[in-house]
Amino acid sequence: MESVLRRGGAPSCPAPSSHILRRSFSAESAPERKVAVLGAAGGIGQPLALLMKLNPLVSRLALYDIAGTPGVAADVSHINTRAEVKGYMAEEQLGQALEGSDVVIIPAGVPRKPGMTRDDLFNINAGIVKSLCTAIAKYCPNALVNMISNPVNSTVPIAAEVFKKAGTYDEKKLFGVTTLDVVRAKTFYAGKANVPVAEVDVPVVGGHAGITILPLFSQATPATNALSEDGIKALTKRTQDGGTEVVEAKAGKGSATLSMAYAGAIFADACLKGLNEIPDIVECSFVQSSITELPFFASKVRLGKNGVEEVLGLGTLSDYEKEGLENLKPELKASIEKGIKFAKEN
Ligand SMILES: NC(=O)C1=CN([C@@H]2O[C@H](COP(=O)(O)OP(=O)(O)OC[C@H]3O[C@@H](n4cnc5c(N)ncnc54)[C@H](O)[C@@H]3O)[C@@H](O)[C@H]2O)C=CC1
Ligand SMILES: O=C([O-])CC(=O)C(=O)O
Repeated sequence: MESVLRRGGAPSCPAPSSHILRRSFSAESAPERKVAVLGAAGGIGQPLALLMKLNPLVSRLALYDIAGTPGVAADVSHINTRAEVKGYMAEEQLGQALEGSDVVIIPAGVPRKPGMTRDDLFNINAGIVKSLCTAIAKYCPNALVNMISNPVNSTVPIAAEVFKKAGTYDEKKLFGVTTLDVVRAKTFYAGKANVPVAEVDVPVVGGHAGITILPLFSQATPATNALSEDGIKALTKRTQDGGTEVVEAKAGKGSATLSMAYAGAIFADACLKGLNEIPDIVECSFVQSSITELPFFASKVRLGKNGVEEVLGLGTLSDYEKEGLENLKPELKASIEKGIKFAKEN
């Protein structure tokens, strides 16, 4: 996606007419790829199922949830695109849903209500993620896992521990989806810098909660002098609070679903392109990392046929960003350790 935006094109995903896709494969000649969505009947799951059905790189789409998937699958399956859609409901069908998957996307779990932090979701979502990852280790240990369920700063370390215990862990194949932070940073920056949003790129690093979300506006392109120091601080805060902005606007009816489905579809599309060996696919993601002293960190990642091909460094940071980086480390470290501890003890 980023490579598309750098060339000034419109987002390539999920529009089937993407010039990138046209250049590389027709829908018919693209390799067979199975994508599973776990939590497919939820607020994110349903529009994400729709967007994945529109993606010509997907040949099979498995929609799994504890309830409601027959209806979602029947509905989405009538769309006249390549992917063959099947719905799977309840735990006894989880294995079938996962078997043969190349990419597993996990938006299963409870969302926030006003006044809650993402960490307040830990008690419920940690167990859900643990049991789903146990099944992934059994039924599709080689799949790329796109973790959406919050708190991402903890659920990704939980997944890593589950896979380690099962002996299937491959750090190249586990991703925390932080694309929505990038989507927001791009939108908010374009509005303030008065540049065409389709041309904007902004890396967002760190984690996916509050101050752990660190947009690097000093590296934003196209560059602008339209932003004062205070303007950048305000943009940073809005990006960090983007999720809360939606939670409050929805007033008890959940958190971001439509923009998250869009972001999740962009990230899954990037994973599929990487698997299909399309060059120069770079997205920000929360992955195992050695670019800071923390074991997991979000930064730009180059995607390839095995998942992560390269974790890219942070580049040059402004003083404000350097300060933000130091400030986020204690919280991010604690969230990572909380996830690891949970997985080890449960
Ligand atoms: N990474 C990110 O940027 C974002 C993450 N999220 C997170 O995504 C998660 C889902 O959010 P929504 O879709 O709005 O929630 P939702 O409540 O609308 O949907 C969640 C779905 O998960 C299903 N589910 C629960 N337990 C399950 C299990 N064991 N196996 C399979 N499915 C199960 C539910 O039946 C439901 O259909 C939340 O944790 C939320 O915080 C939300 C927005 C952005
Ligand atoms: O804020 C939330 O709870 C959901 C989320 O992660 C986001 O929208 O970034």
